Amino acid sequence: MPAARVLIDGPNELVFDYAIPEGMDARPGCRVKIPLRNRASTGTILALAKEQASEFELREVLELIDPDPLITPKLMQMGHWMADYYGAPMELVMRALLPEAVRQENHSEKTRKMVHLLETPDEEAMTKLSKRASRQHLILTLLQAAGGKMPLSDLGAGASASIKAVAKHGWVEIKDEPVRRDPDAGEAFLEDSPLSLNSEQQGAIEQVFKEIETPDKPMLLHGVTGSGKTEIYLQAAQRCLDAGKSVLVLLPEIALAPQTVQRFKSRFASIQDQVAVMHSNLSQGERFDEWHRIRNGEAKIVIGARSAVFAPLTNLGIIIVDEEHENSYKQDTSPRYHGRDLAVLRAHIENSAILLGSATPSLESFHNTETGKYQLLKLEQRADGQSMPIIRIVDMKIEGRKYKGAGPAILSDPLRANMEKKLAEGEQVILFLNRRGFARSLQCPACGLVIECRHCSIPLTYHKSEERLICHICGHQAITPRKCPECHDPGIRFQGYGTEQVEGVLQKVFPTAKLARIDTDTMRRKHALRDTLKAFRQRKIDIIIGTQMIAKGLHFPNVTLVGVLNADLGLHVPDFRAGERTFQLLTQVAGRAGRGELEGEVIVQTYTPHSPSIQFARHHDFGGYADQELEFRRQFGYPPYTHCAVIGTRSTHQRRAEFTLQNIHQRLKKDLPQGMVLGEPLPSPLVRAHGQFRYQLMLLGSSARQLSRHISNILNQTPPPDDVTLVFDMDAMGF
Ligand SMILES: Nc1ncnc2c1ncn2[C@@H]1O[C@H](COP(=O)(O)OP(=O)(O)OP(=O)(O)O)[C@@H](O)[C@H]1O
Ligand SMILES: [Zn+2]
Ligand SMILES: [Zn+2]
Repeated sequence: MPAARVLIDGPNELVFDYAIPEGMDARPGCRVKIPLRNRASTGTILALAKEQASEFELREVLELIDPDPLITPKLMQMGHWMADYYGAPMELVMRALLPEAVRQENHSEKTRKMVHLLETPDEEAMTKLSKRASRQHLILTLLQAAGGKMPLSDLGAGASASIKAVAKHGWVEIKDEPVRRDPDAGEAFLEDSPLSLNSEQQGAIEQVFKEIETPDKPMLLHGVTGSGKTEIYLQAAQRCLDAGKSVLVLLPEIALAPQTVQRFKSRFASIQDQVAVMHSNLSQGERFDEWHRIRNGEAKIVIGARSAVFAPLTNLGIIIVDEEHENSYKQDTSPRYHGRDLAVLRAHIENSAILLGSATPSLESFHNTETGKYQLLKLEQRADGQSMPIIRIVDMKIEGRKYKGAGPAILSDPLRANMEKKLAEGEQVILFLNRRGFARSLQCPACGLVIECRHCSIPLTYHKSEERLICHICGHQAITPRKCPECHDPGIRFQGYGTEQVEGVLQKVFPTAKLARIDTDTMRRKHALRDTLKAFRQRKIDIIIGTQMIAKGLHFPNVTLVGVLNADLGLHVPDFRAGERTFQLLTQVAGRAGRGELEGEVIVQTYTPHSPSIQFARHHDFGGYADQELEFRRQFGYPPYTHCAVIGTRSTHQRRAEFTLQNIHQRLKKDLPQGMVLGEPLPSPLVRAHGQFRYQLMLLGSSARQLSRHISNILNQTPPPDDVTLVFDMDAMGF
């Protein structure tokens, strides 16, 4: 008898095998009733086994809940590909394909009682009713006016006896009806209409239309910041809807892209019911409703973060991946998929067009345009003729000398002077610093001790408002010591500054300016980001100081100055993509300036003014940057010329993590296929996190398939000890 592996509903996510009774058409993705201990429970079939492992008898599936799998066959096909490519168990893949909110019965449809008018008594009866039973008369009149049905609750709490009476006459009937839990209920979106495109945009959209008609090759839209890529997305989406096709839009972190979501909602305000937005703030009930609205074809445009790549749309016309270079498209738990790469695969499976867009394309995608795998669409001008901002570099080594030993100020003289000027002219300023908190670390000048987290190998960050030291990896908190815990020197002091300290400095330097700080500490409240950005738009705020939360996608015409306080953060990390990331971040942040009538300026503070990522960003030269970086990658055999996989071990026992990885290394080495390069097993750059020691090794290979199969084979033959966790990250984006 065939068997089914079932993921049981409930908080524990148990997985058990059950026998499939004769004649039951059970398939993966179907939900089933099964016996669990001595009662019936529900679950989802993850996979089928042809032969039952017959050592002991399996209990049988009781009933098939869905005659057809909830997962479309095309998504199932993508699931099998993922399991193979990312070396992930099918069980985990199925969990990604079918969100928990959909699998678990208890979030099922929300309903409400509706009163339906079946027939209206004739005029004579109505007159009688109005005299004898005015309430009944009123109910019938209200129902008539409302077009024949109304929610029971709207008829008032006191009406129940009268409703019963009119129901008894057969005039009305009460029925349960599903209601949609609308995450945006109460929000109004003003409809806006398509812009007439400039000639560059026109050229791009024609190609996009062609692809929607007959999909051929993935498109990479490389458009400088402010070039109007979003308008292309909107008109492409419109074209699909007109052709009766559906649209999938992926954004990197949807909570951080309120403006982009807003623009889609405004453009499609007249068909609001057909737009579904999937983001992490949805309740399980809202998720359930949105998923079913997509599955049954009501929602035709889906906007969401990486997991929306599994949205069960059918008849896809186009998949749009905005900011395709963003790392947050990579899932950091198994299956460790890349949302953009799956989008390309899905478009292929569904025979739909695919459009990747960015002002700073990933070298992977850009390289694909050079080899002819993708086609390149370019927007080189800002949309309404604004010029690109002027970028000035301030060498903080030279600035520092002015202050003789006191260390350079957080705001260099040129930045401060420029801010004064802009504020005096009533313009707005954005300052960017990718580190939150007050001070990066606390160090003893006498013995050199840096206070570290006791669970992670990083310094604790000082947060002034909480008067605490906080770990940015695990959240561990500690009291701020007054003297060195090691040598008791009282001179222990703060090093490095974060956004909280900058805010304090700004208050002193610009006492009359209105400030807002945007980082994960200040933006905890739901809608905090949206509200702050709205206040900024209304010019109730003069200066924003923020982390990467403000780096992309924001459009504020009155911002004429962007300051990057420390461009070197992130440049000196052990990752071959460090330079690429710095280039992207600088270009994106700089792109927030001068997006209106007024010209924009950018001031970049750095200790390494000559590093290529800073110089090319300064000249808005993506092509130049890509050429030299690709040359470096080619010489060293790094992606995009190869695929890069990382294998990691994690354990609370340092030696066991290390030993397990050495063992795997030996086996990988033994019959290493041609063309693969195996790195040494080493401590991870972050050697300890959450109390776990971490070791890793890197493998490079020109064939992705071969690479992931070789690794999966070895890992399957080498199960780790119980206290060691294995991590296999195919196409790893971080180390
Ligand atoms: N054809 C057009 N005519 C006039 N204005 C336009 C046109 N296309 C776009 N715009 C406007 O130009 C501004 C910038 O466009 P948009 O935000 O779409 O650029 P983007 O390429 O997405 O930028 P970024 O990569 O920085 O997010 C917006 O205010 C948009 O409304
Ligand atoms: Zn000390
Ligand atoms: Zn920690």
